[in-house]
Amino acid sequence: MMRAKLLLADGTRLEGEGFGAETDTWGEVVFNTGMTGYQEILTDPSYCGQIVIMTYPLIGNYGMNRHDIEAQRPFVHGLVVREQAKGPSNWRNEQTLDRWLKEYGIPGIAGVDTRMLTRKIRARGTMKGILTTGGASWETLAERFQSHTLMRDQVARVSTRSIHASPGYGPRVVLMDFGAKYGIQRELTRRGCDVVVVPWDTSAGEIDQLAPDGIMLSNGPGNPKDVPEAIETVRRLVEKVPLFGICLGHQLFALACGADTEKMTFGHRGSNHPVKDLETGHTVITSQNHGYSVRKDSLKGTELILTHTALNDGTCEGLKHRRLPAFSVQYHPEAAPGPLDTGDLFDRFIGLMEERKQEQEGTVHA
Ligand SMILES: NC(=O)CC[C@H](N)C(=O)O
Repeated sequence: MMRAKLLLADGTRLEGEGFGAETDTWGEVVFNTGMTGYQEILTDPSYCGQIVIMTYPLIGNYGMNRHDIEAQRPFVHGLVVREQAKGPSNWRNEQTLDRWLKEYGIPGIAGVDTRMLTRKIRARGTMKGILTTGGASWETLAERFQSHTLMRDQVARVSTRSIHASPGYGPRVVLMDFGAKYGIQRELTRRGCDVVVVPWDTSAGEIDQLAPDGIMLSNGPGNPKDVPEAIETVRRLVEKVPLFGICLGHQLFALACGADTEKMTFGHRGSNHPVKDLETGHTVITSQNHGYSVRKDSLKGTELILTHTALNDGTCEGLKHRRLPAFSVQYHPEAAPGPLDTGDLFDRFIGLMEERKQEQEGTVHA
């Protein structure tokens, strides 16, 4: 049996059973409370640079398949579980979690007290960690720990390298890919949108030339302030066409409109986060994965209106522009994994694009 070690910034040392690839990794250690959806979580590019603890105690029980992926390959750095299911059973199962992780060079540790780890992170905040399945001693690990700094260029690592299209009969949406989950494109495409996916650093001028009816800002890893070029691009685009931002996209929209973001202690990661829609008074259950949030007190003096808040901690979960057809949410309406309570936001976006088209046509014919 392969042994594994996990060392955290606060000195916590845990030994367990290694699985996945035989290697070393480091990253920001975060936890996800989803009971299912580990395959979508592992392939969500927003986890680039992070080691994920799954709080649900049995992971891998329905195996892995070719369909439930949210990106072409995983960018997550490591996985921590209480128990790894070695004999998955499901009609869609194609291979074990262990084999899948090996294929992508990602190490995992099992048999550790994930509840204790989660409580620690809840109290002290997320922290740097280093994980090895390669047999390194604690001393070597501690040395390697010092030499690693947390990543800051994740968006450039995970974004598409070239423009590609998924044609449709509906409005043309330029999807700025900061590490987009497939789910976002899937939701747009199944509503007929003509989607053009562009790299994260595509300029406003280049995007203009694609004649978009709307701009979709995707989710993505890291601190939104690490991609100032994108904030500038959003600032220019928001004046021109309807815009919808999700997660990192929401944070970039807020920064572009003059608001501020901050790092949260341990963030929100899971499939059951209650959010209050301040306009309808309804509570929706949402899928989330974020470690930064828009500061509510920074909205003053901007043209942004707070539309959603998290019921657990009151943080900002949604915004809209006072004057322009632009809005954003911190949670994931595309779910994958998670509840589909808020998929209608994609319809709202399409509605804004159609309204604008009609207005423009009205002006032409008048
Ligand atoms: N899923 C996301 O887009 C996450 C946004 C950002 N990286 C955060 O952690 O807050």
